[in-house]
Amino acid sequence: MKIIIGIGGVTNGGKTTLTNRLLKTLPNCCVVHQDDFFKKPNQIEVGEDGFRQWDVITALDMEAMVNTVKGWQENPVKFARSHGVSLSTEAQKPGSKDQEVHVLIVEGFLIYNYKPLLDIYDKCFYISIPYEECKRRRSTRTYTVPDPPGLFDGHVWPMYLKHRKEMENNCSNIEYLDGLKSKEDIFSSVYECIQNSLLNSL
Ligand SMILES: Nc1ncnc2c1ncn2[C@@H]1O[C@H](COP(=O)(O)OP(=O)(O)O)[C@@H](O)[C@H]1O
Ligand SMILES: NC(=O)c1ccc[n+]([C@@H]2O[C@H](COP(=O)(O)O)[C@@H](O)[C@H]2O)c1
Repeated sequence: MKIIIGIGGVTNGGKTTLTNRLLKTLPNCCVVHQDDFFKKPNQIEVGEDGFRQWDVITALDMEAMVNTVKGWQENPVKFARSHGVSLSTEAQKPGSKDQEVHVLIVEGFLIYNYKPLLDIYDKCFYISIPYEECKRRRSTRTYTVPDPPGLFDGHVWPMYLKHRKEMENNCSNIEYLDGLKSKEDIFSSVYECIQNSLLNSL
């Protein structure tokens, strides 16, 4: 059995933190990080506001991301091996792929804003934090291209609000998580929810 879990959310909401914890806990679990599909800086459009437009879907090679997900769907064992993910003893046996549980986590800030990805998720989560906390956490983070002054208020947060509205209009089955809760609490509630889904689909 294969299940795909979406971990979406605002920048610095705690998506990677939660994902890494799930990866350590769930069986035969692989991940696709949307951040790995950012285009090169010179391919990122500069807006009328003077900022490079990082927080829009066209800043990402979404076709490549979808193809990566398809690669996992076609052969999760091969995918796990080629990404250095260790498999359970059972999952390594030839012909075991129908009985074993294989999990893929798709993590990123715009994973519910790209139509071809919308139907792939078995379970959708979304982490939010308020403006002040988001701005604070973001100010401590250094991306491959560091934020120029004013990027958060001028581009990042307005784009977040726009995409969030778009997502709320397009997706009805998302579990919203409060990113101000402790890392442990967030992990426990998501883990419990996934366990229930797995039990229901066995
Ligand atoms: N529940 C939490 N409470 C407090 N800080 C958190 C929590 N989850 C993540 N963080 C911190 O917030 C920052 C961004 O977390 P990260 O998981 O990288 O976010 P994202 O992947 O959503 O951008 C990191 O410094 C991380 O330690
Ligand atoms: N990974 C990169 O190459 C890169 C470069 C510039 C900005 N970013 C930022 O990454 C953010 C999304 O990633 P997080 O959700 O992990 O914060 C966006 O808000 C974007 O502004 C990423």
